[in-house]
Amino acid sequence: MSDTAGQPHQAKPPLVADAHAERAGGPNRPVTEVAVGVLVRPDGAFLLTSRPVGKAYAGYWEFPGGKLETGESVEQALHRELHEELGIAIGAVTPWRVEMVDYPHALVRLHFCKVFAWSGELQMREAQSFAWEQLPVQVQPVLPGTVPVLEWFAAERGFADATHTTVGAS
Ligand SMILES: Nc1nc2c([nH]c(=O)n2[C@@H]2O[C@H](COP(=O)(O)OP(=O)(O)OP(=O)(O)O)[C@@H](O)[C@H]2O)c(=O)[nH]1
Repeated sequence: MSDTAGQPHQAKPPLVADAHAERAGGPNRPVTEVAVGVLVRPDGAFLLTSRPVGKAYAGYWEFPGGKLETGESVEQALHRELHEELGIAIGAVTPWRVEMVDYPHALVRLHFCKVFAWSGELQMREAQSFAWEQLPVQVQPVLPGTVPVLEWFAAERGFADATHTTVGAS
């Protein structure tokens, strides 16, 4: 999408949740808590899915997940969301990083968790697309809130090149 007004502001650094983060979009702006699952296969490939039609940033690639419901923990939300969206039952959840992203439509706190074990075949229950990716990722466009995760992977893996293709770049 070429609408720069729709681009989010990303808090920098540190990209962690703290009391100051609530002020990024105004003193009373509510924070939406989001659980995000980074499924990693034994060969190191990670799962990206495209945002379904009808949601903000439809067609952008992200890690699967969604908003916490009232009373849910991040882990509970992740189990529910990945079952709802992908039809899988996930095993242990390993918390990784927390990041605030200030979108025009929402101020979100993303709880990224790695998941190494799951059961069931992947089913795209929201008619999304999916791709198992290595760096650099081949799909585009990548959701702004997803880009830092690719950089964390790059740091972990000693990958020094561009992690993804920027929309509009040749
Ligand atoms: N699932 C997911 N959401 C992300 C990522 N990065 C990121 O900024 N977000 C943002 O986090 C929020 C998650 O909302 P969502 O629409 O996926 O959640 P949901 O499935 O509960 O949505 P719904 O209530 O419309 O059904 C969106 O504002 C989305 O832009 C990511 O990697 N995965």
